[in-house]
Amino acid sequence: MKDFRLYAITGEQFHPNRDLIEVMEEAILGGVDIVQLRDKTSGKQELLRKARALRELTRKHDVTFIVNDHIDIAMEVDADGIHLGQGDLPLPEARKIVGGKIIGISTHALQEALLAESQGADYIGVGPVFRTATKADVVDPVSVRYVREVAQFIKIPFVAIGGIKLNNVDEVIDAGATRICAVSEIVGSSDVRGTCEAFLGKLKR
Ligand SMILES: Cc1ncc(COP(=O)(O)OP(=O)(O)O)c(N)n1
Ligand SMILES: Cc1nc(C(=O)O)sc1CCOP(=O)(O)O
Ligand SMILES: [Mg+2]
Repeated sequence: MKDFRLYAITGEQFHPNRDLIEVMEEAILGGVDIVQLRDKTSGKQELLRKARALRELTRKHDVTFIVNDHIDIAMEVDADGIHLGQGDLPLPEARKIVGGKIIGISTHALQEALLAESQGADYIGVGPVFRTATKADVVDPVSVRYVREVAQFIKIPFVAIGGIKLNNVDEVIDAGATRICAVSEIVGSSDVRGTCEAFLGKLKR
């Protein structure tokens, strides 16, 4: 997969008065390399509509597009990949369906990270680093200690996620993260583009 530094996930509850595509385009203009469609409430038809619109947007800007959870939607819109959690379809089975598309796997402990790496994940999510209200069924924060462990033992790309804000990202970078993912801090910002640029400024230092 193309390398990346800043990964933005959709979260429409954080911008109730703004259009999804407009917000994600601002994030892309701010330098986001990957956009993930994550939507826990829409039905399949609505999801498909959003996925098609985001696929068109990400193609226009040559940005990677990942669909969370729904392999069928990812295949239908020709997304670049899929993100799967520990409770989703196991990676080997997902690989049979998606072929060479990107597979990202959520991990919350080194054992999960090592397994995902050995099974051929293209990247892993590492979190939740801090407490977050964005994900209802999230596990307890893993802290920057887990980021440090992954930086030491895992060779595939990893992205830190969970409660990451402009005012705590330095801690995550100091622990060894070179790729950051955020939902609320990016899409809930009154200056989406500026927030992305500020994250990237910190990642480049
Ligand atoms: C980049 C990234 N990392 C982790 C997650 C969380 O995925 P999952 O554990 O499947 O939980 P849900 O997002 O489905 O609630 C993610 N989506 N993206
Ligand atoms: C979707 C998701 N997955 C997590 C994990 O740890 O796997 S934390 C999370 C929510 C991240 O949202 P915010 O940036 O608003 O805290
Ligand atoms: Mg999931």
